Amino acid sequence: MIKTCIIGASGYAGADLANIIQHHPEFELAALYVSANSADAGKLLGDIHPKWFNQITLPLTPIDESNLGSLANNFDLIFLATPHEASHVWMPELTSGKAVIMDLSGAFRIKNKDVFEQFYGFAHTASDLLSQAVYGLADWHQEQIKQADLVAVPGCYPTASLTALKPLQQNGFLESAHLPIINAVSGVSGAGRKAALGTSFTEVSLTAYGVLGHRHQPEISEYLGAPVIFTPHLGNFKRGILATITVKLQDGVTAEQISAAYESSYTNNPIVRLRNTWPKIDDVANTPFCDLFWKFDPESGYLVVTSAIDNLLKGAASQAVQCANLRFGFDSHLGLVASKLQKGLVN
Ligand SMILES: NC(=O)C1=CN([C@@H]2O[C@H](COP(=O)(O)OP(=O)(O)OC[C@H]3O[C@@H](n4cnc5c(N)ncnc54)[C@H](OP(=O)(O)O)[C@@H]3O)[C@@H](O)[C@H]2O)C=CC1
Ligand SMILES: CC(=O)N[C@@H](CCC(=O)OP(=O)(O)O)C(=O)O
Repeated sequence: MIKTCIIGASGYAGADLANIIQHHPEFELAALYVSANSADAGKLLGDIHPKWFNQITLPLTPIDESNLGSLANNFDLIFLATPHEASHVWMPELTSGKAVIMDLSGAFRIKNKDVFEQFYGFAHTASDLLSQAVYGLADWHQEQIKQADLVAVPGCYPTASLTALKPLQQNGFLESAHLPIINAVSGVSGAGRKAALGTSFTEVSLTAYGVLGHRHQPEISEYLGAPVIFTPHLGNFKRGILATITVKLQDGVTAEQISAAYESSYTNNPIVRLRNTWPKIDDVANTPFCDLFWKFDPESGYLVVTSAIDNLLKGAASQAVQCANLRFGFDSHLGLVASKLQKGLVN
């Protein structure tokens, strides 16, 4: 078994990750960590997330920030489900031993250091690690992920957006004079577990936020290879993302070519489901899937494609497990779906 720990395990993404790892046939859930002064230190994960009461009984251990190197040598695999700043500061030590690191934060996703000051509010100080990190878009970067010792697991909106757009971009269908327009709605769990006024029950009502300035815009553009307009929205539901994306295609592209592009990208992939109706959030919530459906207007050359994911699973925890599976030589979907033919979350 591959000895695994999760740092940031009390949070939403970390807890979902613990559930997947606990049921995984090859990864052993050996320890769970929270910050040194965590209010949840010493509690059992199943006590603070009672969905897993008596199911996940490991305690949440406060991390010893002065001895991170010991984690790097004690574990084969470390998942970081921590704030960007914590991942950034801890990474040099966590990468100093044998452990392979899957970082769910945004601290190592972007290659251009300047982006961090502008979009993340801190200056990046780990240039070498930034250049070594592999972007863990699991359905597209398999070969790089298999070799990586540090994987930067993509953000939730970029996962939904890139899964929809990459087949079009790879086939040269996108018309560069018109930017892809991405409108996406996320459930409130996207903002994490910490209490905040803007995400409290009585305050949340469907609204745009981060307009023309969200940190996922440079992430999507970098890995699409083209600028985009990205507008996130906060919705009054718990989990899931629905992204509706409008693109102008090159003259002459046909509906048949579009279908062929999506099918050749995802036909043998049990995680990305090419749907025959418009996906709903409820179809993917609590699953590791990304569901896609599109419609093309040959008159105007515009395509509308919808992408639906669970922000905490395909947008965070289950994609991190896809990356870990690839890195350790397993099928990408191991421990996530029962088989290539039977599509359902193993829970
Ligand atoms: N929520 C989502 O949809 C997605 C989240 N992500 C990323 O995954 C990471 C985790 O997100 P999420 O689970 O939502 O966040 P939460 O706020 O729910 O959880 C954060 C976790 O990190 C711990 N933590 C907080 N501050 C520190 C610190 N200074 N040092 C160490 N640990 C700390 C928290 O525990 P405690 O304070 O008790 O120590 C908690 O376990 C973030 O980087 C986020 O950006 C990525 C994709 C999607
Ligand atoms: C609803 C909501 O607040 N969502 C988060 C996205 C969470 C996520 O994917 O992202 P990172 O790992 O990049 O933080 C946001 O917009 O900041």
